[in-house]
Amino acid sequence: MKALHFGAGNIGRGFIGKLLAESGAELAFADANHQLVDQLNHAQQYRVHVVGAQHQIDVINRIVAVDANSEAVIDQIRHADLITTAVGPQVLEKIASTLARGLQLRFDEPNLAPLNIIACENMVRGTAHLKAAVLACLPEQYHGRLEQCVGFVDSAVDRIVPPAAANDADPLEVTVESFSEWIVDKDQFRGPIPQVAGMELTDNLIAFVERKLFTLNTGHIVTAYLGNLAGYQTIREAIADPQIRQTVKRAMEQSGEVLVRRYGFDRQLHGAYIEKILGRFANPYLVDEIERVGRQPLRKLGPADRLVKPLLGTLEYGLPNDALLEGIAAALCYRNAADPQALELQGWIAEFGVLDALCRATGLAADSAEAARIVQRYQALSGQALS
Ligand SMILES: NC(=O)c1ccc[n+]([C@@H]2O[C@H](COP(=O)([O-])OP(=O)(O)OC[C@H]3O[C@@H](n4cnc5c(N)ncnc54)[C@H](O)[C@@H]3O)[C@@H](O)[C@H]2O)c1
Ligand SMILES: O=P(O)(O)OC[C@@H](O)[C@@H](O)[C@H](O)[C@H](O)CO
Repeated sequence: MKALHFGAGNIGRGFIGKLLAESGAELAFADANHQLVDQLNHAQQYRVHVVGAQHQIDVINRIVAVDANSEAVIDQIRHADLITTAVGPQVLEKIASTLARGLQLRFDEPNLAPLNIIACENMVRGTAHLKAAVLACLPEQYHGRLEQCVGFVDSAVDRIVPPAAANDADPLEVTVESFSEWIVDKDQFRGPIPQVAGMELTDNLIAFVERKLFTLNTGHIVTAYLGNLAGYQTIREAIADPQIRQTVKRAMEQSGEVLVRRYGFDRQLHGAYIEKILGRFANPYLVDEIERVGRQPLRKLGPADRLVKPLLGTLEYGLPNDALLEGIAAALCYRNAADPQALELQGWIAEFGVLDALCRATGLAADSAEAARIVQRYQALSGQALS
């Protein structure tokens, strides 16, 4: 199997690329970072340090890398059996035009062999989003062929992979937690389903995507933003703070109750899932910076993302939501001069006021009770941060 993976970053090297290579795929990474591409090509292998109760080092070899904006990537698309991505939701639209160019040449050849594309991003139905972006770039006469030959397969991906600490001796090494989960929609493939050990199939993907994004990522972001306000640097430090832990747990429980109602999850098992996640945040072997988890606050405040979507669910079912509101208020307080979205958010607050900024970011109505409660908590939290 020929596999092409866009994004040789944390999750690309530490999870998806690793599984593909270990399953015997002929793997090429495509990345926009030239230095990383050169390093991968030079080494043709990298190390994954799996940390947890037991440590192990896995060596991933027989890999190549191509520049994501080169002709070489087009060539890879023409011949691939499986294409995966872990580039960040905001980058999917950028790679869509490259995919469309490669697919057009592939269909012209004609290479009508089945191809499956799986976006492994933290978003609901990321691959469907990528498909829409590819269709927008692909001339209409190829749309039929795309439907016939290309499976766009949605997925849920879970493994905490912080950026590796600067290691001059081995810049390609990544450190990952031992837990991992990659679940894909089995009904969206074209042709035989690729055999990838560790890729699980489901016919109920949306429930798994939401379970992961609106539990782990909801708890993660509340930990990050409350931790930032309290002056912590890492997720582990923040979750060790009993007050933060309590709010984080409550936010996950409030979001979880929506999931239980919506998807019929067993309440007790969901509680155990939350406890396990709290343990993962406290992993003593990982140094996960608040800055990574808190990145791009405008994306995270979006109406379909990990804070607001669960909040909307609590309104739909008439459930408590104070911890989710607290998380959103903490997000509005997030300051990081190195994060363009944090700067933009603070710029909105300075220019238009916090209520307006909140509504722009989240889509909440300015006259809603929730917006008023968030603004009230924002004022209290930002006051505490200044004192
Ligand atoms: N790190 C995690 O713990 C984790 C876990 C689950 C899901 N995810 C998701 O995986 C995705 C990637 O996250 P990450 O932590 O690996 O980020 P990352 O920044 O480490 O990796 C992203 C990679 O994409 C590359 N890239 C950027 N623009 C590109 C382009 N146009 N073409 C090709 N490559 C490009 C970057 O150079 C980088 O190497 C995100 O959607 C994230 O939400 C991350
Ligand atoms: O990748 P983001 O920016 O959407 O979210 C940051 C973290 O919450 C995320 O990367 C988690 O570590 C990951 O989702 C764990 O599976």
